[in-house]
Amino acid sequence: MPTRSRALTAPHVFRPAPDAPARVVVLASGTGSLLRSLLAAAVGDYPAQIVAVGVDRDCAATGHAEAAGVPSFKVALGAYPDRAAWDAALTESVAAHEPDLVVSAGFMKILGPEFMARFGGRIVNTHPALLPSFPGAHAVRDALAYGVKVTGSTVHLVDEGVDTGPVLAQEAVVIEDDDDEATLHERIKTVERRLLVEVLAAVATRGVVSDGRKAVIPK
Ligand SMILES: Nc1nc2c(c(=O)[nH]1)N[C@@H](CN(C=O)c1ccc(C(=O)N[C@@H](CCC(=O)O)C(=O)O)cc1)CN2
Ligand SMILES: NCC(=O)N[C@@H]1O[C@H](COP(=O)([O-])[O-])[C@@H](O)[C@H]1O
Repeated sequence: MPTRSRALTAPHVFRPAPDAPARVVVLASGTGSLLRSLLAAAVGDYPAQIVAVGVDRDCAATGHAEAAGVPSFKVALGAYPDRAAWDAALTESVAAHEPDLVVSAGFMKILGPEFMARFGGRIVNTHPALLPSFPGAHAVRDALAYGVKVTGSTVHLVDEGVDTGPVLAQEAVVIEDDDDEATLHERIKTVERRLLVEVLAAVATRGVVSDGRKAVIPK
């Protein structure tokens, strides 16, 4: 009887420091409303501190960082000879802020192998669909086009694939008959702005253990 093979990759374990808020770099590419929610939450005794914001293009997210007094940096793909050079530059720009965790909040670039080698197991992403349904850069449009009646929000750890990392939390959002991409996406974002703040606080407080398809935030 063949034995079930277990994932060959060793488990990733992130254990937060007990006596200080987790240092977090947030990556964004657009409006930055999820970033704004994180910046608003990360005050007082919230267990994470946003130490920097990184973007891949000129976008409103940079203005939210500035308004909150948080440093920001831009690493644009077009400024580098190839994707590997961009990956290396983004990795160094993020590493310069010595993060415990990285949060992708509407960051519209696939993180490359050098970034994953440096931060794998401690990168959290929010996706506007119930993965594994509708991965990729156009999840809301794709869900509407397919005609599903329910979609939602997924918060997951990032791995080398596209939206294939282990799931940390999900919440459903019903699609209304008169929804278009903008109205549906805004309703999903309303869920994301709360869920991402909650999951980040949980990971920053209790850590996370991921092994293949499974990720667990210890009780
Ligand atoms: N290694 C990974 N990196 C990232 C992931 C991931 O799961 N693994 N998630 C994304 C966020 N995301 C979905 O949640 C996502 C963003 C962008 C794309 C994509 O196809 N991007 C294209 C370019 C699109 C553009 O520039 O407008 C690309 O990178 O070539 C897919 C999924 C964050 N990073
Ligand atoms: N596949 C990645 C993706 O679609 N990410 C999505 O970009 C939006 C950013 O909103 P914001 O710019 O208002 O924060 C969010 O809905 C996030 O899930």
